[in-house]
Amino acid sequence: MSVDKDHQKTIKDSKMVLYDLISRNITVKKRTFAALGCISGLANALVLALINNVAENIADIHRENHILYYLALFSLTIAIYGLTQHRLMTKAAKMVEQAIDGLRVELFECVRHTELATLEKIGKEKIFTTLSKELQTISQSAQLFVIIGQSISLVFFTSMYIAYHSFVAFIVLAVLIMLGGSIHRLRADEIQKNMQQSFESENKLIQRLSDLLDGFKEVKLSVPRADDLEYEFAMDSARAKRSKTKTQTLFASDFILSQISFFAATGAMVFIVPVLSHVYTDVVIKVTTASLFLIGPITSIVGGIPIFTAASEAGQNVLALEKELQSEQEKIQHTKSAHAELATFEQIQLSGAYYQHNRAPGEHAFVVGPIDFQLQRGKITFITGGNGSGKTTFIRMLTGLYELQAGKILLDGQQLNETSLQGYRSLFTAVFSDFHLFKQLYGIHDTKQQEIDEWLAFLEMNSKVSIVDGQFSTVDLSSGQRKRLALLSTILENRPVYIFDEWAADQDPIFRRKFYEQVLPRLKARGNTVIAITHDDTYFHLADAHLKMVEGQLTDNNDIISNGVSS
Ligand SMILES: Nc1ncnc2c1ncn2[C@@H]1O[C@H](COP(=O)(O)OP(=O)(O)OP(=O)(O)O)[C@@H](O)[C@H]1O
Repeated sequence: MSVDKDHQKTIKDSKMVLYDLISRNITVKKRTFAALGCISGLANALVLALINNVAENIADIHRENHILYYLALFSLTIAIYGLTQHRLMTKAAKMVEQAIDGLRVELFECVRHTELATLEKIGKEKIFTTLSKELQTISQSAQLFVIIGQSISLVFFTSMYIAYHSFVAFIVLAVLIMLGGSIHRLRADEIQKNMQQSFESENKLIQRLSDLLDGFKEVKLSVPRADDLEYEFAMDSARAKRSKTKTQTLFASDFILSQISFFAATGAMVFIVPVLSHVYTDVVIKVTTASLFLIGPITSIVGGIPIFTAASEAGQNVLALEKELQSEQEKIQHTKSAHAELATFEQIQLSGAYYQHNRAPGEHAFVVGPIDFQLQRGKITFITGGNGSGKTTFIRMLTGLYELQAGKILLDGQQLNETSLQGYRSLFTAVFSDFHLFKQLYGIHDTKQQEIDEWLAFLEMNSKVSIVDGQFSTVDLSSGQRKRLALLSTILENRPVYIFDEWAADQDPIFRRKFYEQVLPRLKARGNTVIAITHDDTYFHLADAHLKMVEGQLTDNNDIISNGVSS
């Protein structure tokens, strides 16, 4: 296929994207839409024909007392137009919103089922922009589809009316319309490129905004940081402005060119058509009026192109994100079909487990493994190690959050596969060092109020928080208190294995002691298994096993402890 054909295909594909997205979850009743569009366009063209006819024969109509008959016909035509147009618009809005509802949930589901590594690669901002702004852009274009469709139908019927009166006038009009259309097509590529650039700039803007909002305190404290951040934001904003202005300028010149072609077409009716063919004055008046009547629909079509193009671009971005997320599609099917939770296990074994992080070009890739490791039910394991030694990566490998690139996980001797992975993950509950505290206790049902109250009191949070209708009454608390609530959520989940990533780091000494000396033993007594990443050497003696991570390699640290040397 030639480059030019490829290019034409890309443009066509980008226009079809919206239709594909909309028709994916719902049946688009093409015939109903086409029929309603035709009736509405025809009724609109009939208004023109009636006016022309009455104006031409006004004296005869008055003499024969037919004015009321024409008035009734005129009113009927307008009523038909109004009703069909209203039906078309409400149907289109309903259809597009229904399609977006489906897409929104589908994308949410894709994100939910995607792997952590894929999510880290795509980035939060892109997902956020696509799920909010891009879907909204498509939604806003709903009425436009109808207006453009109906305008095309009106242009068609009016052209037929012109062709009926003068074929030459029709040909002149068709040539000028096609000329205007091809000018727009020539610029489609440039417009598309600029729109993609503004999408990327807007993603960056969201990233800077998150930096400002998430790091508000740090920004407030440092003027140079705030200045730099503002400078970068202004740069990205200027880039977005440039690509948006370029796009708008292209659209504006398209619009002006279309108006000029339109005026040229109307002028051609009086200057060129009479030269090319023998037409009577009344025909010239009719075709000129008809071509003037086209200004409305042609303006709607040309004016609607920017919104339609933006919606098509948004559709492309939705599809692109979906494709990135759906590289995991097969796994989604597996996870959907096998989400049964596992209630217990005897032994988890990692054999030759290996994971290498993605690396930026020219940078050294961090590797964890190969690791051989055994986790026995009901034991408390501590893991220590320096910053960046690979502890978190190892935990993600162990919990199935990172897919092993080599080696295997054996659950009670059975090797994990994609079908058993989700069940395996459900063995774990965790408070990560970058934990998120959910205000609503998603997925935690059937817990007795007495048990909740007892744990709240045990965690010394009963005077601050209560749980009402499955939600914490407040999460506006200190960071140590928020961590206690995250701990409470995991306790209420009651999963076989507990992961704590430096949980006690921001607790006061008294509660830190309570965590190691009471919480962990209580979990152990309940039959739970605990893995804690910790640097609290005072409590190392409480662990059944103590491992140390060094440069991505896991070693047994029990010998070091027994020799009285802490890590
Ligand atoms: N998302 C990521 N993408 C690429 N590389 C990463 C990513 N996360 C971590 N790494 C690399 O893996 C190394 C180990 O990170 P990891 O978070 O596992 O260490 P850690 O022992 O938990 O550190 P800390 O005690 O500081 O939390 C890091 O030095 C970094 O180079």
